[in-house]
Amino acid sequence: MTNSATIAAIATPAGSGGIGIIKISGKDALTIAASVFRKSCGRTPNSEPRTPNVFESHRLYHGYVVNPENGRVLDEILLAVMVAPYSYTREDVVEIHAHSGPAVLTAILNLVLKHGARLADPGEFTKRAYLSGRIDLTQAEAVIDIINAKTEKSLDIATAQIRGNIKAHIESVRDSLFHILAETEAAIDFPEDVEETIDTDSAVEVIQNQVVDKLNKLIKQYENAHFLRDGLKVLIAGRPNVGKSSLMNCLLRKDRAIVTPIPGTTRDFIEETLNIRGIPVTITDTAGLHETDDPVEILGIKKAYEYIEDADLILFMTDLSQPLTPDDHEIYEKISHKNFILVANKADLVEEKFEPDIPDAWKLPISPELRKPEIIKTSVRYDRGVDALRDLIAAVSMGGYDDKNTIIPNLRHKLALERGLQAASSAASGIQNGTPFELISMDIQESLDSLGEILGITIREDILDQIFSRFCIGK
Ligand SMILES: Nc1nc2c(c(=O)[nH]1)N(C=O)[C@@H](CNc1ccc(C(=O)N[C@@H](CCC(=O)O)C(=O)O)cc1)CN2
Ligand SMILES: Nc1nc2c(ncn2[C@@H]2O[C@H](COP(=O)(O)OP(=O)(O)OP(=O)(O)O)[C@@H](O)[C@H]2O)c(=O)[nH]1
Ligand SMILES: [Mg+2]
Repeated sequence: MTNSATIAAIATPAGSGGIGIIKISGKDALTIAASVFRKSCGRTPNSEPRTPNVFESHRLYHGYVVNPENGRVLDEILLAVMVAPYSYTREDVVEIHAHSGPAVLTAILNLVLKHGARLADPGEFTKRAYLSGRIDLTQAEAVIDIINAKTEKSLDIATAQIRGNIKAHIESVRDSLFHILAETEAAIDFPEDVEETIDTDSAVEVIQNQVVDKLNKLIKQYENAHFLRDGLKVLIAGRPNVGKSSLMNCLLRKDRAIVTPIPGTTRDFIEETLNIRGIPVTITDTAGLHETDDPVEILGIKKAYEYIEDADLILFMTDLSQPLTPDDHEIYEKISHKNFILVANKADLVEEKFEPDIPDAWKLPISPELRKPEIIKTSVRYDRGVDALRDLIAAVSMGGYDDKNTIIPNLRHKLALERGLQAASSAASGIQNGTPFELISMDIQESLDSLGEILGITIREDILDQIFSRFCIGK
């Protein structure tokens, strides 16, 4: 790390704001700061340059950024100094806290670059924090998740991850594997003492309890709850004119989609993100699904059916004021294999007590503990029943989620967990079947490597680049 370049970038978002920060990290950070910084001296920055020869770590200096070539003052600033290794990157870090505006920040950055820094790549500060060993890969990924988090729940997951919860779990599983590996290696080295070096029953038990079960649990938690980090894909489907676009607008609390009494109003997809009870949701309004000869509608309907496959939850909308039609039945056939909620709309047009004739298969199973209704009756036009629908969307999707468990692997983790699980299971059955210890040892090693990938212990350079390329510059 010590001989890598000194990097610099604007760390705050583009545009005007309160303050903007330029970050510098690397062995020349302090020298560069000394060249362009003048400590304040009364109100005249360039009369008497009082740049400290030695910056004290973790201090904030008030002063000016001055171009030493011509004495031009670029801005009045605060300078933060963090001397290695007590910094984000474990290198010398200097932050210039300036006024925020595109011109002033670019001018300061250019001056810093002229004095020997190079522009940082996206995510390069965090990559250095990872390469220096200050954080593992799951913690680096959590930095992006924090930046991208749109709801409080997503943020909770990311902050738990940055504090190392996934890291701790994976490390404990790996410890168990190392233990078994040591025993199998001993059994390989001293085949005559196998009885003494390895107790096969207890080895199988350890793999089952300490590895297989724990990995299965993490994979399940991904499946049950990854929507909390990646977003829940909700699709509104139904025949024309039942009120799909009206529902979309009502959930968004704004007039986003065009609503008219004319069936076939929505032709294309309308996708928006919103927060439903803390769940980040991507909601899609689609063209009304029905038999038609209209070529534009046919295209929209074809796309809607493709979208159904991709959705996590379907809001299947019908019109309470009319009997079910063949189109409704056709739609049911297309969505019945997915998670769906029946939303019976236009309740204002029928008596309060009206019981619609809806097939049982279209209803949600009653679950007393969640007090889930079987269907939702709405009058979207008058914003009735929509709040209950929000509750039901949350209840249905959070069904498998354990609230106390904020460990939610991402897709990359899950794929590595699956590989680790497979290798560990193969080791366990190998031990039971008397497979040679050489092969068992290879399985355990493979499991260790797959889990090590999650933490970034064993990982390919291209995967690292892929992860850090998701960052913005200055992070
Ligand atoms: N101004 C500023 N704010 C920021 C950051 C930053 O780099 N600069 N961060 C950037 O993401 C985040 C905070 N994360 C940080 C994590 C570790 C260290 C750090 O210096 N760690 C050292 C020393 C710890 C100590 O002295 O207590 C270490 O762990 O060795 C700094 C920031 C969010 N806010
Ligand atoms: N009475 C009543 N009318 C409603 C309700 N919801 C929507 N409507 C009306 O039904 C008509 C159709 O609404 P839209 O939201 O455009 O229906 P859609 O399902 O998106 O229709 P397409 O895009 O054509 O498939 C509009 O005139 C709405 O004002 C409701 O709860 N009650
Ligand atoms: Mg519509």
